[in-house]
Amino acid sequence: MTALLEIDALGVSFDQYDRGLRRRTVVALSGMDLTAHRGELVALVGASGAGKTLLAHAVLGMLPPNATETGEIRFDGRPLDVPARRALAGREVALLPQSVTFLDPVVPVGRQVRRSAELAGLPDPRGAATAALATRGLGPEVARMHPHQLSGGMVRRVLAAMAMMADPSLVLADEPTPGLPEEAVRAVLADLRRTADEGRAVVLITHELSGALEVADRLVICRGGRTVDEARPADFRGGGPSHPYTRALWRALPANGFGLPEDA
Ligand SMILES: Nc1ncnc2c1ncn2[C@@H]1O[C@H](COP(=O)(O)OP(=O)(O)OP(=O)(O)O)[C@@H](O)[C@H]1O
Ligand code: NI
Repeated sequence: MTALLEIDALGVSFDQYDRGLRRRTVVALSGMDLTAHRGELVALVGASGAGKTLLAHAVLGMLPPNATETGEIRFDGRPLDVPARRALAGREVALLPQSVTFLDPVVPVGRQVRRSAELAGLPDPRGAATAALATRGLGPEVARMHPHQLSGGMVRRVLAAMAMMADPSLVLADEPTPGLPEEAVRAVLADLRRTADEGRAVVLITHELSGALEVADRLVICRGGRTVDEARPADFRGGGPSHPYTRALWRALPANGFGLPEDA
């Protein structure tokens, strides 16, 4: 079956001008490969700066104007140019953003969720917003709150309500768990697993290998702007993964009793 999302040798570089107004090119991505099928949860794992967010932004057609892209992104077998990606974004393709700054600090939560429902073209945005919050255990009192009044876990649930509003078939979740208490981390990961089990393709962007190993069907490991390995959770049992970088990430897990790779 054709993968819903196919990213083939994605490269991204940025044109920058230094003080002498000399142009230089900074290569950020140089060979990212990733596929995700319907019903599948794929974890994109890599350290900070590896290029995970850029990959998500490329899929949504959100790269800044000074970015140059190479490679190909296909959706349901069809190559997507930037306008086609923007047409899918917020509808067929949803981003669960990395940052809470995605929410407007001065607008009540309910109104922001309603706005997503309007953008998704739903006939009753107000009702849809209330229902989306309610299914995530957030009542009308939360709708009246401002973002700073929410806990980290509640913010994630509000962002999820907004991202899922249009019933997307592909969900890109960018670092949805850092800073959350253990229980909230579990809830977010379980929610993403359920999202995939309902028939959507989910890409979980994370630098936390342990969480990825619990819920992912497949892991794509990236480093320095390129994909270096692909593995399944089963590959991490027994002697562990064979690729040296994946192995270093795995050995750094507290459960394995080893230090961070830098300490070695
Ligand atoms: N607009 C930009 N101009 C120049 N370089 C950029 C730009 N945006 C990102 N980069 C660079 O691209 C690289 C990848 O960034 P990206 O945000 O995708 O990393 P990441 O894997 O998401 O990291 P993190 O885990 O910290 O979120 C970084 O080295 C970053 O500095
Ligand atoms: Ni990021």
